[in-house]
Amino acid sequence: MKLVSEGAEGRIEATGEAKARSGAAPAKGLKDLYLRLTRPAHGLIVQGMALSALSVAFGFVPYLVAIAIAQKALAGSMFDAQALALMVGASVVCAVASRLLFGIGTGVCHRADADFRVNARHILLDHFSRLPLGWFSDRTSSEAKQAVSDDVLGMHQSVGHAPTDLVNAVLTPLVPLAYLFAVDWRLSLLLVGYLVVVVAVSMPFMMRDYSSLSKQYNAANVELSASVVEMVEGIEVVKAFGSSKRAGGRFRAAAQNLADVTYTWTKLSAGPFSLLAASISPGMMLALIGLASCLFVMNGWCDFATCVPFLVLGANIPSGIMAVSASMGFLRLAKQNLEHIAEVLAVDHLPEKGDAEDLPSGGLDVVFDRVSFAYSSDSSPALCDIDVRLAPGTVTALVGGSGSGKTTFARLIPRFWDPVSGAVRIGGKDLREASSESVLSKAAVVFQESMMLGVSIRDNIKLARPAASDAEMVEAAKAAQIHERIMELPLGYDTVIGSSDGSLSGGEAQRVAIARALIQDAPILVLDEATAHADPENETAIQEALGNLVRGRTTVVIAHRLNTVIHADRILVMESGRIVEEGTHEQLLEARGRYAGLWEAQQAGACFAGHDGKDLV
Ligand SMILES: Nc1ncnc2c1ncn2[C@@H]1O[C@H](COP(=O)(O)OP(=O)(O)OP(=O)(O)O)[C@@H](O)[C@H]1O
Repeated sequence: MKLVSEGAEGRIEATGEAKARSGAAPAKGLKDLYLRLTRPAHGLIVQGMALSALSVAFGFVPYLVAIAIAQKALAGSMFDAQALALMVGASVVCAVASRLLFGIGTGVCHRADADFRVNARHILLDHFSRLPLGWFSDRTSSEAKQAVSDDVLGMHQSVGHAPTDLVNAVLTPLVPLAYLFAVDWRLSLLLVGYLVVVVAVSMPFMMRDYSSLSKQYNAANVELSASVVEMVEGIEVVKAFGSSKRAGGRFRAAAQNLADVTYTWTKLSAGPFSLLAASISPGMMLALIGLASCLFVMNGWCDFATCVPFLVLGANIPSGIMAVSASMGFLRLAKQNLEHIAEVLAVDHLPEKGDAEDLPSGGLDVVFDRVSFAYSSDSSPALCDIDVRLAPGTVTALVGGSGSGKTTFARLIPRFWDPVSGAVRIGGKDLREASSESVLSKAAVVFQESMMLGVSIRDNIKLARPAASDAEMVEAAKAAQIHERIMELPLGYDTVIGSSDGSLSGGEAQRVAIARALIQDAPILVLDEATAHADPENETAIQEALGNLVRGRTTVVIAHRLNTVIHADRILVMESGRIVEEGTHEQLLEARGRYAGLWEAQQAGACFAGHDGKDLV
């Protein structure tokens, strides 16, 4: 059983609001995408930035007061007590206000971050809801999880902190510099010139090997994640085969490699970084400004009172450079998250016409009209020129060797993908012309892995038709041979799947999935090796449940064990993406072709294994 958790934001569904928010145009670039994802938060981000700017302005006041007092003292006088008290009081209030405003600005940006997350997740989930279902059936489903969860969280710095931090980092040196230029442009120019030279000299050293090191760092991170996933997902196999040391070895090597790369990077950048930090530290700045002031005063280029603002303000001016460089590191990581979101959003939707109609009601046939399909433009076709009609209410079994195309055939029916050529028609309508909602409501699928949401059994069964009554639900559960087992659970139908009381075996979950398909009451049914993993006890119950489910529906069954489908109305034998034989079990045995060969081989195997050969249909 696969448990799909369903948190408040975890349900994959497209709301009208999400559609409206996401907009139709694809993002042109990362900047556009960032603006689109943060759109509902723009107002708050601007407010946060304005508060940060105000914080800088307020934070500047105490310096102005200190400069005024120092200059007055140098001139041999002093403000009267009242004025002095007022100035000092204003300094204290402004210093406190500055910190408060910055804090409030950061808080506002965190609120913006919450809005951004909701919007980004709506956009992603809306996008997912329109992607081909086939996209989710392989490794890409973990990409979906990464985008919705990790990448959105990873962008926290870019929304929750960067706007206020960057405004602060830029204005903290700019405001005093503007003031200093007004005081004495020559000293100011010297100050700025020094900073430019220091940054220009140290930057190339700091950025040396940056791109190759960051590639190595990313690759080491990916390898570490892969080894963790391998160890966690394959833990049963790994332990059963006593190879936990080997699997642990890959993890240890990956962890060591990441540590080595991190150390190398730190070692290479530590020197230039420390040099830059020392060159622009407050102590160094004070010493250099003191020296320059002495030179200027001794040469008569200005008086000492003019130098006072430089001595008071100059030491802190470069602090913005360090703040910007720290912020940039976080922003680079956020950019990687944004790039991954962009990749996911770049996956094409299944086209759906604005005037797409619903499929007709009643018993429906399924027609493959010269259908060919390939998973990508450079892979060989998984289906070639399939031309077949499945009559309403009949059971068709797909058999054939591994990789012959059975799953691909079955999954084109609920439109997991569109054919490359030809058409799949249900009730005479090309699926590309039909609304995706009606296709999914008319074609129910029971997979070998039953997807269960982390909600009550009741909600799991009613998932396909939430309006179904409890009586209908119980009837479906009884037909699916699972009612009695559910009633044994302490909370019955209210038991939450995955909770301590709600753990179901694979076979039991399979029967809940069958009850769900019964509730859906779709005229078309796809059974994807539905008994593949059932134990003997469950298999009988599942077969009985499936017998109730297929009755009267146009059914396609993928079967590996031929003895489960001997009563199918028609058996299609597939090989290399083509239908190579078709007929009933008896007809195919008489024809003595591939099916007969497969049958004989399986019978010999079943006798050997003592298998009793139960019918699925
Ligand atoms: N998601 C995918 N991406 C790329 N190729 C795929 C994908 N799924 C299947 N294929 C390829 O398409 C071909 C048909 O595969 P398909 O799964 O339909 O066969 P199958 O008969 O169901 O096999 P099995 O019995 O082993 O499940 C194979 O060559 C397979 O490697």
